[in-house]
Amino acid sequence: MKSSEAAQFYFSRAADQLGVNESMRRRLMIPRREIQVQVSFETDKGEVATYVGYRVQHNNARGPMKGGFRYHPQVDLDEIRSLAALMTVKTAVVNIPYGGAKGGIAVDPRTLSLTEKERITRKFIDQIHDVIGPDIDIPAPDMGTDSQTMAWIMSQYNKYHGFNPGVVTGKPVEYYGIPGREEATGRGVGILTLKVLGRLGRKPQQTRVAIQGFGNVGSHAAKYLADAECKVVAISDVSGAYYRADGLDVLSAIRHVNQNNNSLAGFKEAEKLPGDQLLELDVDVLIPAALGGVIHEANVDRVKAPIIIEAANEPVRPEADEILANKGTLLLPDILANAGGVTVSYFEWAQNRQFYHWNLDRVRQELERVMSQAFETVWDLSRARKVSLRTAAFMVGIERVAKATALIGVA
Ligand SMILES: NC(=O)C1=CN([C@@H]2O[C@H](COP(=O)(O)OP(=O)(O)OC[C@H]3O[C@@H](n4cnc5c(N)ncnc54)[C@H](O)[C@@H]3O)[C@@H](O)[C@H]2O)C=CC1
Ligand SMILES: O=C(O)CCC(=O)C(=O)O
Repeated sequence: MKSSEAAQFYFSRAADQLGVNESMRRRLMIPRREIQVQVSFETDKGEVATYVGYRVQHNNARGPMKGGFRYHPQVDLDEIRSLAALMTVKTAVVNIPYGGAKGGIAVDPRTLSLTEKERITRKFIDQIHDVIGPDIDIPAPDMGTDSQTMAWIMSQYNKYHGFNPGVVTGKPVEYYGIPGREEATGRGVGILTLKVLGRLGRKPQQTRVAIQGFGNVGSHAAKYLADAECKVVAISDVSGAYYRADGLDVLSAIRHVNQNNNSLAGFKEAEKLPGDQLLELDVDVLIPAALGGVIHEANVDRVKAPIIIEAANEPVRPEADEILANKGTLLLPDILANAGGVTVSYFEWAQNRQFYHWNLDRVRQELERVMSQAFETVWDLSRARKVSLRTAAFMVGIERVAKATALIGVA
């Protein structure tokens, strides 16, 4: 099943439960616009390098389209299309006034110097500046991009359209960003992991957690859960997995990464395991926080964790999702689990438009409120309708988007 077919599969399952008619299904599934552009820039050696950039604008029934930019060699139109559709449902699940979009460039950012990353980003914005904007489509960080990338996007957009910080979120705090956006996705994952543990009557102190990916999302989720006294026994990144049965010192791992070119390589306070083994550890909670599709038909039988929190987008293939559901694994889906990032992006965007600031305490408090409310709604629906949390989350999101679409009519 292709990536976009996976999103369609979950969508159809929830639409069946809701009794959504065929005409509405087509309106909700077909993206509004798909953009593919050539991005050429001059490398540090003075050569011209050419890559492909994408932006898929999926749906704007509930507001401007919203979603991250990903820089990764595996980016392609099908993946971006699927991630854009997920954003439409995600923003509806947490009930913030947006539609969904996603974009990216098929490039390995580790092969670019800082100045090359700036040039490729500015060239990408040159190609798409007229189809994004604070009332149209608002990019944000995703894999391989960060607050610095967002600052370049704002600056390049402003060259064409005048000063407008609300065109992009996830910016540096010193440049119209908001305190707490960087930690927001991982923090939201942590908040909801504790909620799940609470519902199951499990104590954080007796919970062993493994986290795949130690970038923005994985490292902040690890910190939040370690602060809550969970035992984070395994973490990983592209360099491999690191395991300590008694629990790792997460702050020490973060320090190591900060001093080591963003890599866990050489982290000595843990036993090194082959990367994929992390997914198969005998832990209570598994948090995939890196790539999509990492739990699939071939390895799902070896996944032992009874609880999976999808911090990454689409980490579980639909075939594996079915098998996990049949063996009783509790899975908190991406469109709810990792919605903390877009939620704080919304706070940033709203404040950019008012030139008004919230402090970190207020951001954290509001994040917890929005995430908790979405969690309660999805959890209760899942119990009432005897469907998985994924199906319940899709039902909540699709119902809200369908309602807005019906109210708009055919404009
Ligand atoms: N940054 C954000 O606010 C949001 C991110 N997400 C999703 O979370 C996931 C991670 O995103 P970020 O943390 O922002 O990316 P990032 O680029 O900051 O970090 C990615 C991490 O994954 C690791 N990684 C890559 N391939 C791996 C592999 N094969 N095995 C183990 N680790 C591997 C990298 O080494 C790095 O530690 C993505 O799926 C993204 O779509 C979802 C919502 C918001
Ligand atoms: O913060 C945002 O607007 C987008 C975050 C994102 O790309 C995601 O939730 O997958």
